[in-house]
Amino acid sequence: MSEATHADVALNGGAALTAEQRAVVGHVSGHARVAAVAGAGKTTTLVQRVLHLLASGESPRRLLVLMFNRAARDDFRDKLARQAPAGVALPEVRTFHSIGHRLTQSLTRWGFLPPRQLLQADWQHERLLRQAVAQSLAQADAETQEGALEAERVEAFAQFCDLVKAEMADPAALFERLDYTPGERHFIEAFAIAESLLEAAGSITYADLLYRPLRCLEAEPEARRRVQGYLNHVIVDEYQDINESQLRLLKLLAGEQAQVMAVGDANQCIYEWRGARADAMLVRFDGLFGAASDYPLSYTFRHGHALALAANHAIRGNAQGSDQLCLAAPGNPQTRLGSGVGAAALLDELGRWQAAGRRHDEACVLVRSWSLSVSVQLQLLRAGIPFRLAQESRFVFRLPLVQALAGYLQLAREPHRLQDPGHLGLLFSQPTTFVAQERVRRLCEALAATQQWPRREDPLLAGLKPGQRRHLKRRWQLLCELPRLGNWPPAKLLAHVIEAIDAEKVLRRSASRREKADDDVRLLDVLIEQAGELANDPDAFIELLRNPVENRPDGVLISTVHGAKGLEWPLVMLWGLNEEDFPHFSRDNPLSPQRLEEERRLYYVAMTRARERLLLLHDGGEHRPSRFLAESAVAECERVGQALASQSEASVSVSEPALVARYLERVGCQLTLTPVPEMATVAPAAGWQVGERLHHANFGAGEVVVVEGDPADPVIEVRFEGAGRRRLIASRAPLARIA
Ligand SMILES: Nc1ncnc2c1ncn2[C@@H]1O[C@H](COP(=O)(O)OP(=O)(O)OP(=O)(O)O)[C@@H](O)[C@H]1O
Repeated sequence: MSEATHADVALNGGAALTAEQRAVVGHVSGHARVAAVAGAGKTTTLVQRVLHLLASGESPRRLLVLMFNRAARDDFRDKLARQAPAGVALPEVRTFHSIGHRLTQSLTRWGFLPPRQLLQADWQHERLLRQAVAQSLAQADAETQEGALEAERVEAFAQFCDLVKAEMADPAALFERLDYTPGERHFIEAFAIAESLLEAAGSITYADLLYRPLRCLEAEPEARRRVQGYLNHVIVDEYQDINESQLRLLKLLAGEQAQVMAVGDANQCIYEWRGARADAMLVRFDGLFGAASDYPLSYTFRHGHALALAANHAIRGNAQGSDQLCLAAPGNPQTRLGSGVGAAALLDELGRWQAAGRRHDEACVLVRSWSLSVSVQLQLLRAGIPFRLAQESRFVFRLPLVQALAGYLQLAREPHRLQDPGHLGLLFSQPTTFVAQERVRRLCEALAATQQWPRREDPLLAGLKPGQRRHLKRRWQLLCELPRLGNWPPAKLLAHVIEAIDAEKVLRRSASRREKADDDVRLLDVLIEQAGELANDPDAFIELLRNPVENRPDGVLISTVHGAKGLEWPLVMLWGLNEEDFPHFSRDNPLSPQRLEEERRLYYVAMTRARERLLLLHDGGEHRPSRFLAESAVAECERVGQALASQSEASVSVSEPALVARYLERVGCQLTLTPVPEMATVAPAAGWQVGERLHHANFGAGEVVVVEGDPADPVIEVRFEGAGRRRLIASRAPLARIA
């Protein structure tokens, strides 16, 4: 295809490929790396690349396109089929797992692998894992065994096994590298046992679809010989997030002959915890495949200048990553940026959205982790706004811990529940008492019938460790106390329950990963906060927690940032921008420089999901606003965006003039920029004077008009140039003094 023909390729809406896109399509020979910002029209470009190769005489059988997941694969297949001339044979578009599946079949047919069946049902897989855990702890005491067989910990073991396979790692080395607690040491041996059990049963897991053929191919030169040499071109999407086993499979399939085109964005690598490597695009590619031609796709077709600029500000704090600028293409919507505090700001935004004639299902609330969504869910429920969850099991009332906490409150209001064995069973199982379920069930039946704690020698308690007995008895004492506390406000009651059962300690002990423990503990905080907002009405709170709502297809979507990969919405509200929540860290789980960079990439992915409106929200609670808010200079970028849209001649003050100037030059626009006046890097909380000038990360420049309250921790009122008057707790706000 000639240059002129590429330029003429009509896209949806009659647009033509950009020069950068055309360069990718027409890449001549050798390996290629395509660095594509979010929303750069990768699919459009790669479809044209495939058509170009076919038109140049390449056989479709010698071409393979590898996509990250099934949804992306289906989208690519559809677009390719629609754009291809009628009757043209098309190449295969596959996911890594489907390639693995087919290789498994071939290797089995050729006799390199013994035949095995994929475990179809989850329960079969779970049963096998439980067996492996039990065998690995055969010598341990009953308490340890029972704790290790709790559903969550078996699930964590399942993830460990998958990760060993995804990373082609030695289980012991992986265990050391990742943040597992000493109570999980049995994972290493249990992995080996699970492998033997799978072999004996003639079964494989989903992860084996890649792991088994890959191990076979790496060990058997003859098997390798039979699968290599067929391909001339392999195109791989989302290259930044592929893991070690996928990478090795790619290397094997490509062999010495195929040209690899890796497409991705180093700044969007968000699956390090699943085996992806942040340096895959930039450093490791050369090591694996040799020299490559580099192509940028710098223009996004998703959002406007303000958001592109804010995203560029946000990601520049990362040392590891690409310094590619994300540029807004000329016809994009003029995305408006805003920031706010608390659920009221979120509800107001949705109200305005609806009043402007827009639909709820055009909006998405993104959270760093599911526990943060709980307050949003409860607020939307109270406000009667329909919503849906990307994972239905995350509905607040379906979380076992939430059901149990509602159950404790309910017992306080309805004492007869002390005679209900089912209700007692719920309260004895969440949070865990580290005792086997069957035994808890028998104990609850006896307690419901007798209302008495069994005597020391009672068979119901036989064989229990002193620690287990203590846990159980303390729980029963709390349950007997609750009916007397029925008039307490729900927040106080919840706090009392949580303290009496030592919930934080129990949750930390029972979770396999520190991050999971943080999430559970955060859930407790969020629930107490929410209970506090409902003041003195325990019944209303119980009812809210037990609300049988279902996903509403016409509702606002709530998703984690990971779940939003590759997606976009007209309105995106990013909730939970608080230090410790996003970036996520805690005392037990501190933020290493590497983890901070991964959190920042996750934030970058989150903000670049919006098309027309992005609202960044911190919850106004005890955690300070996230550093990412300040880093993305939202107010400044919004002002630059507005100045560009109105072609204003006035100067705009920005704190990173070099970055903004570089951006403007790249998009061919002009503005007069003035640097924000000299600022102290960090403003101390105290010592504010009326009349002082300051800079707020979100609201921009302003002047202090009132100082009141505790002089060591004052509340100040500020008149902002662009954001009106605001009252702020000085110690919690992202402020800098203007010298
Ligand atoms: N050169 C172009 N001019 C105008 N619009 C374009 C161009 N290239 C792509 N687009 C538009 O950008 C949008 C996203 O494109 P596409 O579906 O190809 O990208 P994607 O692969 O889904 O997105 P991403 O780049 O985020 O992975 C589509 O609406 C597409 O029509």
